[in-house]
Amino acid sequence: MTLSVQDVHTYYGRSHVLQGISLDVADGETVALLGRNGAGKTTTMRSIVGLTPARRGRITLDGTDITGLTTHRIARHGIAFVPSGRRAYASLTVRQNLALSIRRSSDSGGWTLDRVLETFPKLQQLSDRRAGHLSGGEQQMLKLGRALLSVPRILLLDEPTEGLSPAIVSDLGRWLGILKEEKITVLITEQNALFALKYADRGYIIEKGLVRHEAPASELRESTEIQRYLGVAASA
Ligand SMILES: Nc1ncnc2c1ncn2[C@@H]1O[C@H](COP(=O)(O)OP(=O)(O)OP(=O)(O)O)[C@@H](O)[C@H]1O
Repeated sequence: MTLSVQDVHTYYGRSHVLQGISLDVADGETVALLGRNGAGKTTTMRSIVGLTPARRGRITLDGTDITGLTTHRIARHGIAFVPSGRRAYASLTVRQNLALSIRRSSDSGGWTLDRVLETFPKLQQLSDRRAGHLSGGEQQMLKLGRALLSVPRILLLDEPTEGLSPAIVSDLGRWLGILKEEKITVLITEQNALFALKYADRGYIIEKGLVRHEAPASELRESTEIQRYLGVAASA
């Protein structure tokens, strides 16, 4: 599986936000998409999943052109988008939220409800709690569980640490470690660059809607220049 974004241009009205983004994510890789506020990270993800469709360029999954498809059809190709913020059905319980995401298909990809609850025991403990009563970190875990149940070929995680306390961020790190062990392909955007680079294999730095730099995560982790540019806090 390879997700390939080639020379994508995306607009909000007249505002030309993505000005020719190109990137690739290969099977089993974790790739970080980094950049300052407003660089276009979220818009890149929204373009991939068709929420803010690309006006020019091509997005392919294993060579199949998915540019211009509806968000629903793109999801059926196996791209799961986990947006930042709280997006669960607040009045439903955790278990009901998860049940809604179970893909009715013979190809479960191994991610059954039981397996998700085993992998994230906290979700099991919370299974009767209404989603609206969960903390920010618990909501993140629920969104991740739901995304896995949709049998993704690739997970797009948009700023998963946003608004979370340091303790919850370290929980989230453990979940990312699990995704990596499971060889799940991940594209992750983060303001917290060092957090993402801990788990990523490679990273792209984007600026004003263009890729400015691409390098192995180890190199980006070491580069004080990059860290200064991103305004990275020393502790992550
Ligand atoms: N709905 C919208 N309408 C108009 N402009 C928008 C909209 N959403 C984002 N933008 C603009 O597009 C640019 C890229 O935003 P985007 O959210 O993709 O950046 P980002 O890199 O994810 O930054 P952040 O980390 O701050 O979310 C910004 O200049 C932003 O102001």
